[in-house]
Amino acid sequence: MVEVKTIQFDKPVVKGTIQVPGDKSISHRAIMLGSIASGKTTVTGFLEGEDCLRTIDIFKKLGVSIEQNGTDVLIESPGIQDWTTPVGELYAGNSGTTARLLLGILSGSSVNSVLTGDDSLSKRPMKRVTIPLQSMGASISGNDEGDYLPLSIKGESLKGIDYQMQVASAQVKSAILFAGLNAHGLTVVKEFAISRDHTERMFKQFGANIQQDGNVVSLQGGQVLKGTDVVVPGDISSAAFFMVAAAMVEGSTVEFVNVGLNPTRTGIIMVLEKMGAQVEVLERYGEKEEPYGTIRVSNSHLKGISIEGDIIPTLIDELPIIALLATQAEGITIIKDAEELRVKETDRIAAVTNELNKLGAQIEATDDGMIIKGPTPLKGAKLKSYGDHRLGMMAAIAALITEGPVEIENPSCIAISYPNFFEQLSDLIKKGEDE
Ligand SMILES: O=C(O)C1=C[C@@H](OP(=O)(O)O)[C@@H](O)[C@H](O)C1
Ligand SMILES: C=C(OP(=O)(O)O)C(=O)O
Repeated sequence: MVEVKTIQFDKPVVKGTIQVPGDKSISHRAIMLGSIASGKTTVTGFLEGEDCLRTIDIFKKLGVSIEQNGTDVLIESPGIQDWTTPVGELYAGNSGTTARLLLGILSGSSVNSVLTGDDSLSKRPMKRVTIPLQSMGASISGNDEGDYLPLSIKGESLKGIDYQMQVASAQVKSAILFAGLNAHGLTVVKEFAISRDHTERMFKQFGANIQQDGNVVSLQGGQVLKGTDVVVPGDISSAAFFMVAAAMVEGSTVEFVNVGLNPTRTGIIMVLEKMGAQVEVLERYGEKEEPYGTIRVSNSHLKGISIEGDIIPTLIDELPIIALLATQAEGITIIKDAEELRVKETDRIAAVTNELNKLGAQIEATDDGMIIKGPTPLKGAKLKSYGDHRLGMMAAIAALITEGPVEIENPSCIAISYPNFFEQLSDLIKKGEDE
């Protein structure tokens, strides 16, 4: 039976201060690097989302001791050279980041393993990482020339690579950098548009020598990492749902504390400002490692804009919720150069267009994005999540402005990245009612 959650509000306003859960990309990398390094690593602010829990399970199977207690994690590892061959398959669940980064890590390890995933992940392309990894000497095999999970990986001695990226993807860049860490010689990755740089920043935190020069990242192989203490800021991609709620619902203001402000992730702030929402960055810390701070977003008149080019990788996961925002902006919003949306947990161009149009939105899907006409009043309807957490949250936030209830099919997928989403939504609405 399909699980359905019905959401209905009566003229809601969102108000208050929230701390969103830890950043998903940074949480994955903290577990990965803490497991590659030898010695003790602590992680605070870890995201207890299903994707990151899958990453922990995998490293436990490789012989790393990981104790997770809520958002605190203690890792004690013998180091990548002394991992043990896992019993059974390594299951990455729904998580593209887990699968792709692990392909890079496992290729240069000394263990043999089989990586699997759920139905959605088993349809997502892996060749983008297996091709560069194979040219570094990786031994990866599977169906369709290794394009899809399950994939078998035989740990090998790798050699460095000079690689020009074909897609703007931090997962591809990171997989190559992880492999490069355990390879002989120099690895160079050249991007055409800069994608999130959490891997590069965290390599430095673990004592690696890695150079970033504009779009070019390089590192010498054979570096040995040492355990350290990692603090994970709040996930701006999770905050984005309530930023959009605050920007779009009349009378609303929300303050986000301890939220990540890494410039490779803050495209959403630029978009909100350009559309006319009020956005203030109140505090900023941690420039050396991962920048974070406090932001306040308030509602005001919104206008349509064009979103394309180099900004796309800095807001790629926010495009579903930005599409909802655009339905409330005056004029046309054009999203281009975002063909990567077609290979996420679901085809997010098709899914966003289908679902928001059921509410009365006027969105036309294009090959690489969407054209959204606004403002359109939205009505209630039954929406599919497609098992995609970002689609599920988009549907819930839409319910703040629909005339009539929104029913969400399979809402539990939201726990993939934002386990306490509905609690935080209720808190903000309650604060709005109280004021
Ligand atoms: O490296 C990462 O942590 C991520 C990179 C992005 O994917 P791509 O690298 O496929 O663009 C993003 O969509 C994903 O949610 C997380
Ligand atoms: C695309 C996403 O994640 P992943 O690629 O790790 O599954 C996401 O979180 O929106």
